[in-house]
Amino acid sequence: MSETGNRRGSRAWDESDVRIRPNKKGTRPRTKNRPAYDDAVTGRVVTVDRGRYTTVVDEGTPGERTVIAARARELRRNAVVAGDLVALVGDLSGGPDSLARLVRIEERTTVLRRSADDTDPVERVVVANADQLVIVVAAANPEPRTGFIDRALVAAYDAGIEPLLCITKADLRDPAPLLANYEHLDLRVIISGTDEGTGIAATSDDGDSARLSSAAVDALRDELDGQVSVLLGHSGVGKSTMVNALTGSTRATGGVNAVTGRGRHTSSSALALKAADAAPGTWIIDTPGIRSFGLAHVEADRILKAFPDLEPGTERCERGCRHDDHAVGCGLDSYVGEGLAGDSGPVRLASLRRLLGAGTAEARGSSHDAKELGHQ
Ligand SMILES: Nc1nc2c(ncn2[C@@H]2O[C@H](COP(=O)(O)OP(=O)(O)OP(=O)(O)O)[C@@H](O)[C@H]2O)c(=O)[nH]1
Ligand SMILES: [Zn+2]
Repeated sequence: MSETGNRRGSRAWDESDVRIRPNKKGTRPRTKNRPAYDDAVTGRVVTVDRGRYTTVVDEGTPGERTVIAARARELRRNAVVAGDLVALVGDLSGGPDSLARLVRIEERTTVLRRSADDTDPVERVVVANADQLVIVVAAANPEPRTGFIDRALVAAYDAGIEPLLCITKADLRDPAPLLANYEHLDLRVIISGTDEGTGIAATSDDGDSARLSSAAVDALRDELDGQVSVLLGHSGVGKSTMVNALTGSTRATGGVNAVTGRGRHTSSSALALKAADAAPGTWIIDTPGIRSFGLAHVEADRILKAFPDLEPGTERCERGCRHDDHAVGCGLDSYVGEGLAGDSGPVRLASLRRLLGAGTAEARGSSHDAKELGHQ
């Protein structure tokens, strides 16, 4: 601060200007509870496997490297997930057999949660700091399910993550009827399919090849540029084919090795991949282990934010109205009925109720619905 800055009158600063904040919680000084680790560097967690955290440090510089780390004892109880930014100390060389110490998890901008299910009774954070959720569904084979899309949208809105709908296999069936369900949502959509002529040859993790429309791959690449994106979709929709087209490699043989320094990614935890020639900060996070999202505590208010044309109608509702299919006397019915939300009002309300219903299905304990969102 300059000599003239921030002075009261002509009085110079002295110790009495310094406020000491009472430390209500701890009896020991804060620095002892939480070492500052001034020499720590920041790493981005790309995957987690049996207590080892694969991170990338000095991202986007010539010194970019993979550093494997273990959690410091004081972080034992804190989950560290793909996408986390963490502070690392110790051996940061990234050399073979080197092991750094992960001493702090930086504040997360977003968290994507997975709900409890049969295989795991605890709700867990699966991905941190994602900017967008790419919901991948096939136009056909496997059949698209609006229930899956609706639930993923709820999860994205709830987490404050931008959704993006990617329809694959448009060569097999016109996706227009499916998209008609969403035309009133302010939702970005990318339509992909094969193009035998000028398509980009891409191989799935199972070794199948397809020539994906280069326009679609380019459009998706533009949307992903500079962002951390989570890809979510049922098995067989063409996720790995698309990821391999974007990353310019087959993960099973090369892509993962480049990032993790290990063999094929076998654990079920999320894995962050870099797109080839992408802007710094571009990451694609694949989520093989996510079977369902934690939608149990989704607040209706949050979903309503995506329906500004309907939201004023909720002023007619009783306090605590959930505005869903089961709500009695919901003001949205009369609001839309009187035409106040325009011609699209009824379709929009149906959309909203689908989303709200998706949010409550799990709260009602429907494990069938919970699984529908899954990978398998
Ligand atoms: N017709 C058509 N087939 C495609 C398209 N994209 C991928 N496929 C094929 O669909 C099949 C499944 O693709 P994958 O990429 O393995 O699907 P996935 O979502 O990664 O599935 P898992 O690896 O099981 O999670 C493969 O045979 C692909 O070649 C497409 O746009 N059109
Ligand atoms: Zn209502």
